[in-house]
Amino acid sequence: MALRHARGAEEEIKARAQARIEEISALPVYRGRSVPLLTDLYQLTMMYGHFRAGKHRQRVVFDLFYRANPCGNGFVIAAGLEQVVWYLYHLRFGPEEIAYLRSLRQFPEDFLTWLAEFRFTGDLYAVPEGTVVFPNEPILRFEGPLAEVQLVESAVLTFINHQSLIATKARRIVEAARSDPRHPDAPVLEMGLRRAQNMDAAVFGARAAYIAGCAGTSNLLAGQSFGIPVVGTQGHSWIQSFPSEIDAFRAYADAFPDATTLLVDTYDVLRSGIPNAITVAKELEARGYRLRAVRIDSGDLAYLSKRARAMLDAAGLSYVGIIASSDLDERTIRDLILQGAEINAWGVGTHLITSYDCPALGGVFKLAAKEEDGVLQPCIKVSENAAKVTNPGKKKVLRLYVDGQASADLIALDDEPDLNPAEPLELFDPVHTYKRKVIQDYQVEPLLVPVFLGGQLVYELPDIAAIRRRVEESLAKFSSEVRRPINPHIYHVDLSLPLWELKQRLLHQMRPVRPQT
Ligand SMILES: Nc1ncnc2c1ncn2[C@@H]1O[C@H](COP(=O)(O)OP(=O)(O)OP(=O)(O)O)[C@@H](O)[C@H]1O
Ligand SMILES: O=P(O)(O)OC[C@H]1O[C@H](OP(=O)(O)OP(=O)(O)O)[C@H](O)[C@@H]1O
Ligand SMILES: O=C(O)c1cccnc1
Repeated sequence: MALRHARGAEEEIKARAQARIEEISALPVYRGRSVPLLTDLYQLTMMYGHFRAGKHRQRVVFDLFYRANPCGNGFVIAAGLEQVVWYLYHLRFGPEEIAYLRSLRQFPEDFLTWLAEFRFTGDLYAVPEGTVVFPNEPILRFEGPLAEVQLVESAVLTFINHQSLIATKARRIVEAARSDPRHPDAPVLEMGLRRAQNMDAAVFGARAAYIAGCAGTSNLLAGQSFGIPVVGTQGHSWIQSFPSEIDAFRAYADAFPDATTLLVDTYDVLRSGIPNAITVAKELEARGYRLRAVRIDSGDLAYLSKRARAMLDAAGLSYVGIIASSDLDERTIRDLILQGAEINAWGVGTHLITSYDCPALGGVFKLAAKEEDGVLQPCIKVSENAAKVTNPGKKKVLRLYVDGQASADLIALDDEPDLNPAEPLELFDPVHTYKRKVIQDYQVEPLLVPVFLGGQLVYELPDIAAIRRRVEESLAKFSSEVRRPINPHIYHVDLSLPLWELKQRLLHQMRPVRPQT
Protein backbone atom coordinates (compact mmCIF):
# COMPACT_ATOMS: atom_id res chain seq x y z
CA MET A 1 0.00 0.00 0.00
CA ALA A 2 2.76 2.42 1.07
CA LEU A 3 4.70 1.45 -2.06
CA ARG A 4 1.69 2.16 -4.24
CA HIS A 5 1.34 5.57 -2.59
CA ALA A 6 5.00 6.33 -3.18
CA ARG A 7 4.66 5.32 -6.86
CA GLY A 8 1.61 7.51 -7.21
CA ALA A 9 3.46 10.46 -5.69
CA GLU A 10 6.43 9.88 -8.01
CA GLU A 11 4.17 9.82 -11.07
CA GLU A 12 2.51 13.01 -9.91
CA ILE A 13 5.89 14.75 -9.51
CA LYS A 14 6.91 13.65 -13.02
CA ALA A 15 3.61 14.83 -14.49
CA ARG A 16 3.93 18.25 -12.83
CA ALA A 17 7.58 18.56 -13.88
CA GLN A 18 6.67 17.74 -17.47
CA ALA A 19 3.71 20.10 -17.58
CA ARG A 20 5.98 22.89 -16.35
CA ILE A 21 8.75 22.26 -18.89
CA GLU A 22 6.20 22.06 -21.71
CA GLU A 23 4.89 25.46 -20.60
CA ILE A 24 8.42 26.90 -20.54
CA SER A 25 9.28 25.39 -23.93
CA ALA A 26 6.42 27.32 -25.49
CA LEU A 27 8.11 30.62 -24.63
CA PRO A 28 9.49 32.43 -27.68
CA VAL A 29 12.99 32.59 -26.21
CA TYR A 30 13.21 28.84 -25.81
CA ARG A 31 11.97 28.33 -29.36
CA GLY A 32 10.39 25.09 -28.19
CA ARG A 33 12.88 22.89 -30.00
CA SER A 34 15.90 20.78 -29.64
CA VAL A 35 19.36 22.22 -30.35
CA PRO A 36 21.57 19.11 -30.52
CA LEU A 37 24.20 20.84 -32.65
CA LEU A 38 24.79 23.49 -30.01
CA THR A 39 27.99 21.68 -29.20
CA ASP A 40 31.62 21.54 -30.28
CA LEU A 41 32.65 19.22 -33.09
CA TYR A 42 34.98 17.38 -30.74
CA GLN A 43 32.07 16.20 -28.63
CA LEU A 44 30.66 14.44 -31.71
CA THR A 45 34.02 13.01 -32.78
CA MET A 46 34.65 11.74 -29.23
CA MET A 47 31.12 10.34 -29.19
CA TYR A 48 31.76 8.49 -32.42
CA GLY A 49 35.11 7.25 -31.10
CA HIS A 50 33.38 5.87 -28.02
CA PHE A 51 30.64 4.35 -30.18
CA ARG A 52 33.20 2.69 -32.43
CA ALA A 53 35.15 1.34 -29.47
CA GLY A 54 31.93 0.06 -27.92
CA LYS A 55 32.40 2.39 -24.91
CA HIS A 56 29.47 4.71 -25.50
CA ARG A 57 27.31 3.04 -22.88
CA GLN A 58 29.99 3.03 -20.20
CA ARG A 59 28.54 4.70 -17.11
CA VAL A 60 30.32 7.90 -16.06
CA VAL A 61 29.97 10.77 -13.63
CA PHE A 62 30.81 14.34 -14.65
CA ASP A 63 30.84 17.42 -12.41
CA LEU A 64 30.22 20.99 -13.50
CA PHE A 65 32.05 23.46 -11.25
CA TYR A 66 34.12 26.63 -11.48
CA ARG A 67 37.46 27.39 -9.92
CA ALA A 68 37.58 31.11 -9.24
CA ASN A 69 34.91 33.64 -8.33
CA PRO A 70 34.45 36.38 -10.93
CA CYS A 71 34.79 40.17 -10.39
CA GLY A 72 36.70 39.70 -7.11
CA ASN A 73 33.41 38.54 -5.58
CA GLY A 74 33.24 36.07 -2.70
CA PHE A 75 30.61 33.78 -4.28
CA VAL A 76 28.57 33.07 -7.38
CA ILE A 77 24.80 32.92 -7.74
CA ALA A 78 23.95 29.71 -9.58
CA ALA A 79 21.67 30.35 -12.55
CA GLY A 80 20.79 28.76 -15.88
CA LEU A 81 19.36 25.42 -14.74
CA GLU A 82 16.03 26.10 -16.43
CA GLN A 83 17.83 26.38 -19.77
CA VAL A 84 19.72 23.15 -19.06
CA VAL A 85 16.48 21.32 -18.35
CA TRP A 86 14.89 22.67 -21.53
CA TYR A 87 17.93 21.54 -23.54
CA LEU A 88 18.10 18.01 -22.09
CA TYR A 89 14.36 17.46 -22.22
CA HIS A 90 14.21 18.12 -25.97
CA LEU A 91 17.59 16.71 -26.96
CA ARG A 92 17.05 14.79 -30.24
CA PHE A 93 18.86 14.63 -33.57
CA GLY A 94 16.25 15.29 -36.27
CA PRO A 95 16.61 14.68 -40.02
CA GLU A 96 18.14 18.12 -40.66
CA GLU A 97 20.83 17.69 -38.04
CA ILE A 98 21.62 14.17 -39.24
CA ALA A 99 21.84 15.45 -42.83
CA TYR A 100 24.24 18.18 -41.76
CA LEU A 101 26.44 15.73 -39.86
CA ARG A 102 26.41 13.42 -42.90
CA SER A 103 27.57 16.35 -45.05
CA LEU A 104 30.71 16.66 -42.90
CA ARG A 105 31.81 13.24 -44.22
CA GLN A 106 33.30 12.29 -40.87
CA PHE A 107 30.61 10.06 -39.43
CA PRO A 108 29.54 6.66 -40.83
CA GLU A 109 25.92 5.67 -41.32
CA ASP A 110 25.68 3.24 -38.41
CA PHE A 111 26.62 6.07 -36.04
CA LEU A 112 24.14 8.48 -37.66
CA THR A 113 21.39 5.86 -37.39
CA TRP A 114 22.24 5.46 -33.71
CA LEU A 115 22.21 9.26 -33.26
CA ALA A 116 18.70 9.47 -34.73
CA GLU A 117 17.53 7.38 -31.77
CA PHE A 118 19.50 9.45 -29.24
CA ARG A 119 17.80 10.48 -26.00
CA PHE A 120 19.25 11.69 -22.70
CA THR A 121 18.75 8.73 -20.39
CA GLY A 122 21.02 9.74 -17.53
CA ASP A 123 20.69 11.31 -14.07
CA LEU A 124 21.23 14.97 -13.32
CA TYR A 125 21.55 16.38 -9.82
CA ALA A 126 21.85 20.16 -9.58
CA VAL A 127 22.03 23.04 -7.15
CA PRO A 128 18.72 24.94 -7.53
CA GLU A 129 18.91 28.29 -9.31
CA GLY A 130 19.40 31.24 -7.02
CA THR A 131 21.66 29.33 -4.61
CA VAL A 132 24.95 30.88 -3.50
CA VAL A 133 27.81 28.61 -4.60
CA PHE A 134 31.59 28.55 -4.25
CA PRO A 135 34.65 27.42 -6.20
CA ASN A 136 35.20 23.70 -6.74
CA GLU A 137 31.82 22.48 -5.59
CA PRO A 138 29.72 20.60 -8.15
CA ILE A 139 26.82 22.80 -9.27
CA LEU A 140 25.62 20.06 -11.61
CA ARG A 141 26.41 16.36 -11.42
CA PHE A 142 25.67 14.16 -14.40
CA GLU A 143 25.65 10.39 -14.32
CA GLY A 144 24.87 8.32 -17.38
CA PRO A 145 26.22 6.71 -20.56
CA LEU A 146 29.54 8.24 -21.61
CA ALA A 147 28.42 9.33 -25.09
CA GLU A 148 25.37 11.17 -23.73
CA VAL A 149 27.08 13.01 -20.93
CA GLN A 150 30.04 13.93 -23.11
CA LEU A 151 27.74 15.45 -25.74
CA VAL A 152 26.00 17.87 -23.39
CA GLU A 153 29.14 19.46 -21.93
CA SER A 154 29.40 22.47 -24.21
CA ALA A 155 25.77 23.55 -24.22
CA VAL A 156 25.30 23.05 -20.49
CA LEU A 157 28.44 25.06 -19.74
CA THR A 158 27.32 27.96 -21.90
CA PHE A 159 23.96 28.16 -20.10
CA ILE A 160 25.35 27.92 -16.58
CA ASN A 161 28.46 30.04 -17.15
CA HIS A 162 26.53 32.88 -18.76
CA GLN A 163 23.56 33.17 -16.44
CA SER A 164 25.58 32.57 -13.27
CA LEU A 165 28.07 35.24 -14.32
CA ILE A 166 25.40 37.83 -15.08
CA ALA A 167 23.47 37.01 -11.90
CA THR A 168 26.66 37.49 -9.88
CA LYS A 169 27.58 40.76 -11.57
CA ALA A 170 24.00 42.02 -11.24
CA ARG A 171 24.03 41.14 -7.54
CA ARG A 172 27.15 43.26 -7.03
CA ILE A 173 25.30 46.17 -8.62
CA VAL A 174 22.13 45.55 -6.61
CA GLU A 175 24.14 45.40 -3.35
CA ALA A 176 25.82 48.69 -4.28
CA ALA A 177 22.45 50.35 -4.86
CA ARG A 178 21.14 49.01 -1.53
CA SER A 179 24.14 50.45 0.31
CA ASP A 180 22.63 53.95 0.26
CA PRO A 181 21.35 54.50 3.81
CA ARG A 182 19.07 57.29 2.59
CA HIS A 183 17.59 55.20 -0.23
CA PRO A 184 18.10 51.56 0.83
CA ASP A 185 15.33 50.38 -1.48
CA ALA A 186 16.64 52.12 -4.60
CA PRO A 187 15.89 49.70 -7.42
CA VAL A 188 18.27 48.71 -10.20
CA LEU A 189 16.63 48.69 -13.63
CA GLU A 190 18.31 46.53 -16.25
CA MET A 191 18.60 48.41 -19.58
CA GLY A 192 21.31 46.51 -21.42
CA LEU A 193 19.58 45.01 -24.47
CA ARG A 194 21.32 47.26 -27.01
CA ARG A 195 24.76 46.57 -25.53
CA ALA A 196 24.40 42.82 -24.97
CA GLN A 197 26.34 40.34 -27.08
CA ASN A 198 23.22 39.59 -29.09
CA MET A 199 19.81 38.18 -28.43
CA ASP A 200 20.23 35.27 -26.01
CA ALA A 201 22.75 37.25 -23.97
CA ALA A 202 20.21 40.08 -23.69
CA VAL A 203 17.18 37.97 -22.84
CA PHE A 204 18.76 35.39 -20.56
CA GLY A 205 20.96 38.14 -19.12
CA ALA A 206 17.83 40.07 -18.18
CA ARG A 207 16.50 36.91 -16.54
CA ALA A 208 19.70 36.43 -14.55
CA ALA A 209 19.66 40.10 -13.52
CA TYR A 210 16.11 39.84 -12.24
CA ILE A 211 16.92 36.63 -10.36
CA ALA A 212 19.76 38.51 -8.68
CA GLY A 213 17.51 41.30 -7.45
CA CYS A 214 17.12 43.85 -10.25
CA ALA A 215 13.63 45.32 -10.09
CA GLY A 216 12.79 45.28 -13.76
CA THR A 217 14.05 45.30 -17.33
CA SER A 218 13.54 47.48 -20.38
CA ASN A 219 13.61 44.29 -22.50
CA LEU A 220 10.09 43.34 -23.56
CA LEU A 221 10.98 39.87 -24.80
CA ALA A 222 12.47 39.10 -21.39
CA GLY A 223 9.39 40.61 -19.76
CA GLN A 224 7.02 38.49 -21.83
CA SER A 225 9.08 35.34 -21.48
CA PHE A 226 9.82 35.35 -17.79
CA GLY A 227 7.23 37.63 -16.24
CA ILE A 228 9.82 40.26 -15.32
CA PRO A 229 8.29 43.72 -14.70
CA VAL A 230 9.09 45.99 -17.65
CA VAL A 231 10.12 49.60 -17.15
CA GLY A 232 11.01 52.51 -19.37
CA THR A 233 11.49 56.25 -19.76
CA GLN A 234 12.35 57.84 -23.13
CA GLY A 235 15.39 58.32 -25.33
CA HIS A 236 17.14 61.51 -26.34
CA SER A 237 15.67 61.14 -29.84
CA TRP A 238 12.20 61.66 -28.37
CA ILE A 239 13.23 64.99 -26.90
CA GLN A 240 15.13 66.01 -30.04
CA SER A 241 12.21 65.14 -32.31
CA PHE A 242 10.13 68.03 -30.91
CA PRO A 243 10.69 71.75 -31.55
CA SER A 244 11.56 72.20 -27.88
CA GLU A 245 12.21 70.20 -24.72
CA ILE A 246 9.02 71.39 -23.05
CA ASP A 247 6.95 70.30 -26.08
CA ALA A 248 8.52 66.86 -25.82
CA PHE A 249 7.84 66.65 -22.07
CA ARG A 250 4.21 67.77 -22.51
CA ALA A 251 3.58 65.28 -25.31
CA TYR A 252 4.90 62.41 -23.19
CA ALA A 253 2.92 63.51 -20.14
CA ASP A 254 -0.21 63.68 -22.32
CA ALA A 255 0.37 60.17 -23.58
CA PHE A 256 1.18 58.63 -20.18
CA PRO A 257 -0.10 61.03 -17.51
CA ASP A 258 0.10 58.46 -14.73
CA ALA A 259 3.48 56.96 -15.70
CA THR A 260 5.78 59.74 -16.80
CA THR A 261 9.53 59.90 -16.26
CA LEU A 262 11.23 62.75 -18.10
CA LEU A 263 14.74 62.59 -19.54
CA VAL A 264 16.24 65.90 -18.48
CA ASP A 265 19.80 65.96 -19.84
CA THR A 266 19.37 66.50 -23.59
CA TYR A 267 20.23 70.22 -23.46
CA ASP A 268 21.06 71.44 -19.97
CA VAL A 269 19.92 69.59 -16.85
CA LEU A 270 19.76 72.49 -14.40
CA ARG A 271 18.91 75.38 -16.73
CA SER A 272 16.38 73.63 -18.94
CA GLY A 273 15.61 69.97 -18.08
CA ILE A 274 14.63 70.38 -14.43
CA PRO A 275 12.78 73.73 -14.84
CA ASN A 276 10.76 72.24 -17.73
CA ALA A 277 10.10 69.07 -15.73
CA ILE A 278 8.81 71.23 -12.85
CA THR A 279 6.47 73.07 -15.22
CA VAL A 280 5.08 69.80 -16.60
CA ALA A 281 4.80 68.31 -13.08
CA LYS A 282 2.65 71.28 -12.05
CA GLU A 283 0.49 70.87 -15.16
CA LEU A 284 0.07 67.19 -14.32
CA GLU A 285 -0.83 68.08 -10.72
CA ALA A 286 -3.55 70.42 -12.05
CA ARG A 287 -4.99 67.38 -13.89
CA GLY A 288 -4.78 65.18 -10.79
CA TYR A 289 -1.61 63.27 -11.75
CA ARG A 290 1.90 63.09 -10.36
CA LEU A 291 5.12 63.18 -12.33
CA ARG A 292 6.91 59.97 -11.43
CA ALA A 293 10.58 60.82 -11.93
CA VAL A 294 13.26 62.55 -13.95
CA ARG A 295 16.20 60.70 -15.51
CA ILE A 296 19.72 62.14 -15.68
CA ASP A 297 21.90 60.30 -18.21
CA SER A 298 25.14 62.31 -18.37
CA GLY A 299 27.36 64.76 -16.55
CA ASP A 300 28.36 64.76 -12.90
CA LEU A 301 25.58 62.64 -11.47
CA ALA A 302 26.35 63.58 -7.85
CA TYR A 303 26.31 67.31 -8.43
CA LEU A 304 23.36 67.25 -10.84
CA SER A 305 21.20 64.95 -8.74
CA LYS A 306 21.75 67.02 -5.57
CA ARG A 307 20.93 70.25 -7.36
CA ALA A 308 17.96 68.66 -9.11
CA ARG A 309 16.66 67.31 -5.78
CA ALA A 310 16.90 70.75 -4.22
CA MET A 311 15.06 72.37 -7.13
CA LEU A 312 12.30 69.75 -7.15
CA ASP A 313 11.89 69.99 -3.36
CA ALA A 314 11.75 73.77 -3.48
CA ALA A 315 8.95 73.46 -6.03
CA GLY A 316 7.00 71.20 -3.67
CA LEU A 317 7.80 68.12 -5.75
CA SER A 318 9.61 65.97 -3.22
CA TYR A 319 7.61 62.97 -4.47
CA VAL A 320 9.31 63.14 -7.89
CA GLY A 321 12.14 60.58 -8.01
CA ILE A 322 15.51 60.87 -9.70
CA ILE A 323 16.78 58.04 -11.89
CA ALA A 324 20.45 58.00 -12.84
CA SER A 325 21.97 56.21 -15.81
CA SER A 326 25.24 56.64 -17.74
CA ASP A 327 27.70 53.78 -17.89
CA LEU A 328 27.07 52.85 -14.27
CA ASP A 329 28.56 49.90 -12.46
CA GLU A 330 28.79 48.86 -8.81
CA ARG A 331 31.91 50.96 -8.22
CA THR A 332 30.44 54.17 -9.65
CA ILE A 333 27.19 53.60 -7.79
CA ARG A 334 28.98 53.19 -4.45
CA ASP A 335 31.05 56.26 -5.17
CA LEU A 336 28.04 58.35 -6.07
CA ILE A 337 26.35 57.27 -2.83
CA LEU A 338 29.46 58.32 -0.88
CA GLN A 339 29.26 61.71 -2.60
CA GLY A 340 25.69 62.09 -1.32
CA ALA A 341 24.07 61.76 -4.73
CA GLU A 342 20.27 62.02 -4.52
CA ILE A 343 19.30 59.03 -6.59
CA ASN A 344 16.16 56.96 -6.14
CA ALA A 345 16.71 54.42 -8.93
CA TRP A 346 19.60 53.26 -11.06
CA GLY A 347 19.35 52.40 -14.75
CA VAL A 348 22.21 50.06 -15.66
CA GLY A 349 22.98 48.65 -19.09
CA THR A 350 26.40 47.92 -20.58
CA HIS A 351 28.34 47.00 -17.43
CA LEU A 352 25.65 44.66 -16.15
CA ILE A 353 24.56 42.83 -19.27
CA THR A 354 28.10 42.25 -20.54
CA SER A 355 29.68 41.81 -17.10
CA TYR A 356 32.11 44.31 -18.50
CA ASP A 357 35.08 43.94 -16.13
CA CYS A 358 34.84 40.15 -15.76
CA PRO A 359 33.50 38.85 -19.05
CA ALA A 360 33.59 35.10 -18.43
CA LEU A 361 32.92 32.58 -15.70
CA GLY A 362 35.28 29.64 -16.07
CA GLY A 363 32.91 26.80 -15.28
CA VAL A 364 34.28 23.42 -16.36
CA PHE A 365 32.92 19.91 -16.83
CA LYS A 366 35.19 17.17 -15.54
CA LEU A 367 35.05 13.40 -15.44
CA ALA A 368 34.87 12.25 -11.83
CA ALA A 369 34.11 8.52 -12.09
CA LYS A 370 33.75 5.78 -14.70
CA GLU A 371 32.33 2.30 -14.60
CA GLU A 372 34.78 -0.57 -14.67
CA ASP A 373 33.63 -4.16 -14.34
CA GLY A 374 30.22 -2.93 -13.34
CA VAL A 375 31.48 -0.66 -10.55
CA LEU A 376 31.92 3.13 -10.61
CA GLN A 377 35.59 3.91 -10.09
CA PRO A 378 36.74 7.41 -9.18
CA CYS A 379 39.01 9.30 -11.62
CA ILE A 380 41.22 12.30 -11.15
CA LYS A 381 42.71 14.93 -13.47
CA VAL A 382 46.20 15.82 -12.32
CA SER A 383 47.73 19.21 -13.02
CA GLU A 384 50.97 21.04 -12.35
CA ASN A 385 48.69 23.66 -10.85
CA ALA A 386 47.41 22.25 -7.52
CA ALA A 387 44.17 24.24 -7.82
CA LYS A 388 43.39 22.40 -11.06
CA VAL A 389 43.58 18.88 -9.63
CA THR A 390 40.01 17.60 -9.71
CA ASN A 391 38.07 16.03 -6.85
CA PRO A 392 37.50 12.37 -7.72
CA GLY A 393 34.41 10.22 -7.35
CA LYS A 394 30.66 10.66 -7.22
CA LYS A 395 30.12 13.41 -4.70
CA LYS A 396 27.54 15.32 -2.71
CA VAL A 397 27.74 18.89 -1.46
CA LEU A 398 26.56 19.71 2.05
CA ARG A 399 26.10 23.22 3.44
CA LEU A 400 26.65 23.28 7.19
CA TYR A 401 24.90 25.90 9.28
CA VAL A 402 25.68 26.85 12.85
CA ASP A 403 23.03 28.98 14.56
CA GLY A 404 21.41 29.56 11.19
CA GLN A 405 24.56 30.95 9.62
CA ALA A 406 26.47 29.15 6.86
CA SER A 407 29.70 27.96 8.43
CA ALA A 408 31.32 25.85 5.69
CA ASP A 409 30.47 23.67 2.71
CA LEU A 410 31.60 20.08 2.71
CA ILE A 411 32.16 18.04 -0.43
CA ALA A 412 31.86 14.36 0.45
CA LEU A 413 31.58 11.08 -1.40
CA ASP A 414 27.97 10.34 -2.24
CA ASP A 415 27.94 7.03 -0.41
CA GLU A 416 29.36 8.36 2.85
CA PRO A 417 26.93 7.87 5.73
CA ASP A 418 24.81 10.85 6.77
CA LEU A 419 26.46 13.21 9.23
CA ASN A 420 25.26 13.17 12.80
CA PRO A 421 25.01 16.87 13.74
CA ALA A 422 24.85 16.04 17.44
CA GLU A 423 28.45 14.81 17.27
CA PRO A 424 31.43 17.13 16.79
CA LEU A 425 32.63 17.34 13.19
CA GLU A 426 36.21 18.29 12.42
CA LEU A 427 36.63 20.27 9.23
CA PHE A 428 40.00 20.96 7.66
CA ASP A 429 41.31 23.00 4.78
CA PRO A 430 42.06 20.57 1.94
CA VAL A 431 45.29 22.35 0.99
CA HIS A 432 46.53 23.78 4.32
CA THR A 433 45.41 20.81 6.32
CA TYR A 434 46.67 22.23 9.64
CA LYS A 435 43.84 24.77 9.46
CA ARG A 436 41.05 23.02 11.29
CA LYS A 437 37.82 23.76 13.08
CA VAL A 438 35.29 21.69 14.95
CA ILE A 439 31.57 22.31 14.69
CA GLN A 440 28.70 20.76 16.62
CA ASP A 441 24.93 21.12 16.71
CA TYR A 442 24.93 22.20 13.12
CA GLN A 443 22.28 21.87 10.43
CA VAL A 444 22.97 20.17 7.11
CA GLU A 445 21.55 21.22 3.74
CA PRO A 446 22.33 18.90 0.82
CA LEU A 447 22.75 21.28 -2.12
CA LEU A 448 22.32 18.87 -5.04
CA VAL A 449 18.73 17.87 -5.80
CA PRO A 450 17.53 15.30 -8.37
CA VAL A 451 16.48 16.85 -11.68
CA PHE A 452 16.55 13.91 -14.13
CA LEU A 453 16.55 10.28 -13.04
CA GLY A 454 17.06 7.69 -15.77
CA GLY A 455 16.28 10.38 -18.34
CA GLN A 456 12.94 11.22 -16.66
CA LEU A 457 12.42 14.79 -15.54
CA VAL A 458 11.56 14.68 -11.82
CA TYR A 459 12.12 18.34 -10.92
CA GLU A 460 9.37 20.91 -11.18
CA LEU A 461 11.15 24.08 -12.25
CA PRO A 462 10.35 26.91 -9.86
CA ASP A 463 8.97 30.18 -11.15
CA ILE A 464 11.20 33.22 -11.28
CA ALA A 465 9.73 34.79 -8.14
CA ALA A 466 10.72 31.71 -6.13
CA ILE A 467 14.24 31.79 -7.59
CA ARG A 468 14.56 35.47 -6.64
CA ARG A 469 13.46 34.67 -3.10
CA ARG A 470 16.00 31.88 -2.94
CA VAL A 471 18.77 34.39 -3.72
CA GLU A 472 17.74 36.61 -0.82
CA GLU A 473 17.26 33.70 1.58
CA SER A 474 20.47 31.99 0.52
CA LEU A 475 22.56 35.18 0.85
CA ALA A 476 21.02 36.13 4.19
CA LYS A 477 22.69 33.06 5.71
CA PHE A 478 26.20 34.32 4.92
CA SER A 479 28.19 36.79 6.96
CA SER A 480 28.77 40.30 5.65
CA GLU A 481 32.48 39.39 5.45
CA VAL A 482 31.74 36.75 2.80
CA ARG A 483 29.34 39.09 1.02
CA ARG A 484 31.46 42.22 0.87
CA PRO A 485 32.43 43.24 -2.67
CA ILE A 486 36.15 43.83 -2.13
CA ASN A 487 38.60 41.30 -0.66
CA PRO A 488 35.82 39.15 0.75
CA HIS A 489 36.48 36.54 3.36
CA ILE A 490 37.19 33.20 1.65
CA TYR A 491 34.34 30.90 2.58
CA HIS A 492 35.48 27.38 3.45
CA VAL A 493 34.75 24.62 0.99
CA ASP A 494 36.23 21.54 2.60
CA LEU A 495 36.58 17.91 1.60
CA SER A 496 35.42 15.09 3.84
CA LEU A 497 38.24 12.92 5.17
CA PRO A 498 37.31 9.93 2.94
CA LEU A 499 37.27 12.17 -0.15
CA TRP A 500 40.53 13.87 0.80
CA GLU A 501 42.20 10.50 1.37
CA LEU A 502 40.88 9.16 -1.93
CA LYS A 503 42.25 12.23 -3.70
CA GLN A 504 45.70 11.79 -2.14
CA ARG A 505 45.72 8.10 -3.00
CA LEU A 506 44.79 8.70 -6.65
CA LEU A 507 47.29 11.54 -6.91
CA HIS A 508 50.06 9.25 -5.71
CA GLN A 509 48.89 6.47 -8.04
CA MET A 510 48.88 8.75 -11.07
CA ARG A 511 52.14 10.47 -10.12
CA PRO A 512 54.30 7.81 -8.46
CA VAL A 513 57.65 9.09 -7.24
CA ARG A 514 60.41 7.63 -9.44
CA PRO A 515 64.14 7.82 -8.82
CA GLN A 516 65.72 10.57 -10.91
CA THR A 517 67.60 9.35 -13.96
N1 LIG B 1 30.08 62.31 -9.50
C1 LIG B 1 30.58 61.25 -10.15
N2 LIG B 1 31.51 60.51 -9.57
C2 LIG B 1 32.04 59.45 -10.20
N3 LIG B 1 31.65 59.05 -11.43
C3 LIG B 1 30.70 59.76 -12.06
C4 LIG B 1 30.12 60.88 -11.45
N4 LIG B 1 29.20 61.38 -12.30
C5 LIG B 1 29.21 60.60 -13.40
N5 LIG B 1 30.09 59.60 -13.26
C6 LIG B 1 30.45 58.54 -14.21
O1 LIG B 1 31.45 59.09 -15.07
C7 LIG B 1 31.31 58.60 -16.38
C8 LIG B 1 31.10 59.83 -17.28
O2 LIG B 1 31.13 59.41 -18.60
P1 LIG B 1 31.46 60.40 -19.81
O3 LIG B 1 32.79 60.99 -19.65
O4 LIG B 1 31.18 59.62 -21.06
O5 LIG B 1 30.46 61.59 -19.60
P2 LIG B 1 28.96 61.83 -19.82
O6 LIG B 1 28.65 62.91 -18.89
O7 LIG B 1 28.14 60.60 -19.69
O8 LIG B 1 28.92 62.41 -21.26
P3 LIG B 1 28.07 62.12 -22.56
O9 LIG B 1 27.42 63.41 -22.83
O10 LIG B 1 29.11 61.72 -23.55
O11 LIG B 1 27.09 61.02 -22.29
C9 LIG B 1 30.11 57.66 -16.37
O12 LIG B 1 30.57 56.33 -16.19
C10 LIG B 1 29.33 58.10 -15.13
O13 LIG B 1 28.57 57.06 -14.55
O1 LIG C 1 24.76 53.59 -19.96
P1 LIG C 1 24.33 52.19 -19.82
O2 LIG C 1 24.59 51.64 -18.47
O3 LIG C 1 24.83 51.32 -20.93
O4 LIG C 1 22.70 52.17 -19.91
C1 LIG C 1 21.96 52.15 -21.10
C2 LIG C 1 22.14 53.43 -21.87
O5 LIG C 1 21.44 53.28 -23.06
C3 LIG C 1 20.87 54.52 -23.37
O6 LIG C 1 21.77 55.34 -24.04
P2 LIG C 1 21.84 55.54 -25.60
O7 LIG C 1 22.84 56.63 -25.82
O8 LIG C 1 22.07 54.26 -26.33
O9 LIG C 1 20.39 56.02 -26.05
P3 LIG C 1 19.57 57.31 -25.68
O10 LIG C 1 19.86 58.32 -26.73
O11 LIG C 1 18.17 56.87 -25.73
O12 LIG C 1 20.00 57.76 -24.35
C4 LIG C 1 20.51 55.07 -22.03
O13 LIG C 1 20.31 56.43 -22.06
C5 LIG C 1 21.64 54.65 -21.15
O14 LIG C 1 22.62 55.63 -21.07
O1 LIG D 1 13.74 53.24 -20.80
C1 LIG D 1 14.88 53.72 -20.71
O2 LIG D 1 15.11 54.76 -20.08
C2 LIG D 1 16.02 53.04 -21.41
C3 LIG D 1 15.86 51.89 -22.09
C4 LIG D 1 16.93 51.29 -22.71
C5 LIG D 1 18.16 51.87 -22.64
N1 LIG D 1 18.31 53.01 -21.97
C6 LIG D 1 17.27 53.60 -21.36
